[in-house]
Amino acid sequence: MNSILEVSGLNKSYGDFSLDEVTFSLPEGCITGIIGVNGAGKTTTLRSILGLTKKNSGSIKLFGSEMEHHERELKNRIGIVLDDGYFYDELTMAEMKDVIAPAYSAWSEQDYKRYMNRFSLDPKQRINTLSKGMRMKYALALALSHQAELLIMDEPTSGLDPLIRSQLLTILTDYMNEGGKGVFFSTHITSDLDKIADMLIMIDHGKIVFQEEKDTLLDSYRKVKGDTMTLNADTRKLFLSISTTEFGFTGITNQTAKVQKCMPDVVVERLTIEDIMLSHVEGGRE
Ligand SMILES: Nc1ncnc2c1ncn2[C@@H]1O[C@H](COP(=O)(O)OP(=O)(O)OP(=O)(O)O)[C@@H](O)[C@H]1O
Repeated sequence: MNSILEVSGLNKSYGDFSLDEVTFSLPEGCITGIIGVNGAGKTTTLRSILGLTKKNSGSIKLFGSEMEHHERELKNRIGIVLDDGYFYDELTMAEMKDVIAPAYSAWSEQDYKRYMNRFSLDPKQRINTLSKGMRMKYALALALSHQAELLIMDEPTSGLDPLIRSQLLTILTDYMNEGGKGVFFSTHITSDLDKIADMLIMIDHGKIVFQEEKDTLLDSYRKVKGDTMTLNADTRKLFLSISTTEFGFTGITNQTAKVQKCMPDVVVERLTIEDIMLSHVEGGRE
C-alpha cells in the first residue's frame, strides 16, 4: 500500500514539552486517528506537518514529496480543518470563501455550494455568529471543495453534540467512498474512532506509543481479572497496567496467550480503544 503521508524523526521543542523522534506513516485508503490525552502532542504534530509550527528537525513527506520544498503544491492537495479557527470573524462565510478559494487551483464552486446546502449553512451569515458546530461544518465545506486528496483535521469532533458528530463521521466515510485517499484526524473522543477509524496512532508525552490497524489493536489487547495471589514479579511483567482492590486485580495485557498459560483461572474480556489508550498513559500504571 502507498503511503500518502510519511513523518520521520520529527522533533519540536517548546520549553518543557518536546515531540521526540515522531515517526509514522499513513497508508492510502485509510481513516487514521491520532489519539492521546490533553497535552500529549497531537496538535503540535499536526501543525508541524502542515508547516504552521516550525519543526526543529525531521522529514515530512506528502504524496512522496518533501513538504518543506513543495509546501504550496502539496497544500493544494490537502483539506485542513483546525480547531483554532483561522477565519476573519467579522466576515460573512461567502466573503471568507472569496479570500480562501483563489489559493486552490482545483476550487469547485459547485462542491462548495453543495456542502453549504448539505450543512444548512447560509453564506450570508457572519462567522462570529456561528455556533461551534456550524463553524466546524463551514471549515469542512471549505476543506472539501478543492478536490483534496487527504483531509487533516485537529479535534474536529471536540465540543460537538452527538448528532453533529455522527453527521461528521458519515461525511468522512462518504468522502473516502467518493475517492478520498485518506483522512487523518486527532481526537480524544475515542468512541468516534471505534466507529470509523481503520488505523490508530497513539502519542503520549510527545512520543509515538503505537501505530496499529484498529481491528488488530482491538484483537491484541485484553482486560484480565483475577485473584491478586496469582500476581508475582514475573506475571506482573505481562501487563501494561494493573489495579488491585480487596476483590482481586484488573490488568491490561497485549500478551493474552502467555497470561492464560501462566494464570489459567483469570477472566479475560475485550477492551475499548479508550481502555487501551489509558493503559498506556502514566497513571494507568499501579
Ligand atoms: N505555542 C506554544 N508555546 C509553548 N508551548 C506550547 C505551544 N503549543 C503547545 N505547547 C505545549 O506543547 C504541549 C503539547 O500540546 P498539544 O497542543 O500539541 O497537545 P494536544 O495533544 O493537542 O492536547 P489537547 O488534546 O489538549 O489539544 C503542551 O504542553 C502545550 O502546553
